[in-house]
Amino acid sequence: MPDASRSPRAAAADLLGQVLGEGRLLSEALPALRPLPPEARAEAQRLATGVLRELPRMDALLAPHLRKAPPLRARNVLRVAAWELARGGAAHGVVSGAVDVLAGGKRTQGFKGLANAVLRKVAAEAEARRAELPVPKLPAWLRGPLAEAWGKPAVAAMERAHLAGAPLDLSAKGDAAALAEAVGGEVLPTGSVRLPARVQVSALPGYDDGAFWVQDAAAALPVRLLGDVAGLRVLDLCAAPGGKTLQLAAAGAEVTAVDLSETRLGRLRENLARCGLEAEVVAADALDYEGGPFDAVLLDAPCSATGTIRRHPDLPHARAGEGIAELIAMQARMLDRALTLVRPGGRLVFCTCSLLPDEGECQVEDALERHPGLRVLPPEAPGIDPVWRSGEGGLRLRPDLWEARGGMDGFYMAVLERPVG
Ligand SMILES: C[S@@+](CC[C@H](N)C(=O)[O-])C[C@H]1O[C@@H](n2cnc3c(N)ncnc32)[C@H](O)[C@@H]1O
Repeated sequence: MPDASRSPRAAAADLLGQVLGEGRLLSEALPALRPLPPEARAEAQRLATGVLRELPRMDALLAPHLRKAPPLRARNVLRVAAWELARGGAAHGVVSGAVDVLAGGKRTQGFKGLANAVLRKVAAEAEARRAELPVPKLPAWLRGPLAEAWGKPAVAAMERAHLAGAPLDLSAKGDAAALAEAVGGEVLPTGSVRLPARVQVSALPGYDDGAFWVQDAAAALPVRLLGDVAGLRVLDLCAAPGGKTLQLAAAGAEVTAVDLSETRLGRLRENLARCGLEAEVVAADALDYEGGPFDAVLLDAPCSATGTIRRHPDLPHARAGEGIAELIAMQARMLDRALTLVRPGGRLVFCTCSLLPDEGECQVEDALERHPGLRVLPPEAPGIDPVWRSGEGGLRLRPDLWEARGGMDGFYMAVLERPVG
């Protein structure tokens, strides 16, 4: 009999325990699954991500059949099973799979009977009830500031986008239309190629030859705002894992990619090698790095990553807004530092994958006050909708934009020009 404690369901419950019990992000918890085969790891991640995206809905499916909530581990096994049942999973296999996982743990064995009874009832109604369940709300620490910035209807639209999840967007090394044809995708107005979410990336034609890389359509825009970079010396500050470095190198720029994390730079080097592209790769703190002056600098500063919740639904569960004030202060210091690395008259694109104005619009407003003569240039690139422009001259992207097309990540970006004098 297969060892249920090593099954994807058990591993998914482990991941949920880490996120919900210990406040860890999935990216921090996933390395512990390394002993599992790659398919089991991927399935565990799919199950845990699915549950986190719909956590209150899964609890609502289970609650009518539970007199009191079981301990976290058993609850997480039930949540995984409820999610599978709500997605049309065959009742017998899902229920016995969950019971086997519970049987495999000393502290969960006692919940086998309960799970069997509860999940059979959930199985009978889950698919039908799922459609009526409300869209999960963001936690108060994030909902409050977002409602203040964008209004409650916009936040509700973002929550719908978070529940819908994200399609798969690719950036082409060469011609986007040719890539779209080869992989059966659609070219978006901004030039990215979009496919449905559940496509196995490494099986797509052109993957091994480095014809494309995975990059959300919104994340591909900051580089496009730099226009033609062929032959320019460009600094990519906070570069790893390298989506923007690849774009710059593919467009013919002479790129220097700087990041603090050696581990993440390892992934950047792998991405460059797979795509047959080159860049100078430097492990350094952006605040200390000395080089240039560069014709252009791209600063993709570390941030709350609240724009990526469609793909990382663990974030609102694992975090409670801690550390954001420190990130905001660091972004301002990095922006000031980046301005010293661009030549007078050169351009700096500042961007963050955050939905919070404090990590976007306000950073640029404050930088304009600190640096007399600094200018915001109009954001220009194919496919930009004028309604995305923000008051101070940047671009505000949100997950609820392009709703009919499948949305986009939340992002902020602005093009700044360093004064000549
Ligand atoms: C938003 S991610 C960058 C994503 C990347 N630009 C891309 O497109 O693939 C932010 C990066 O900042 C890096 N980072 C954080 N603090 C840093 C610092 N003080 N100096 C340099 N890099 C830093 C992190 O390691 C992380 O890779």
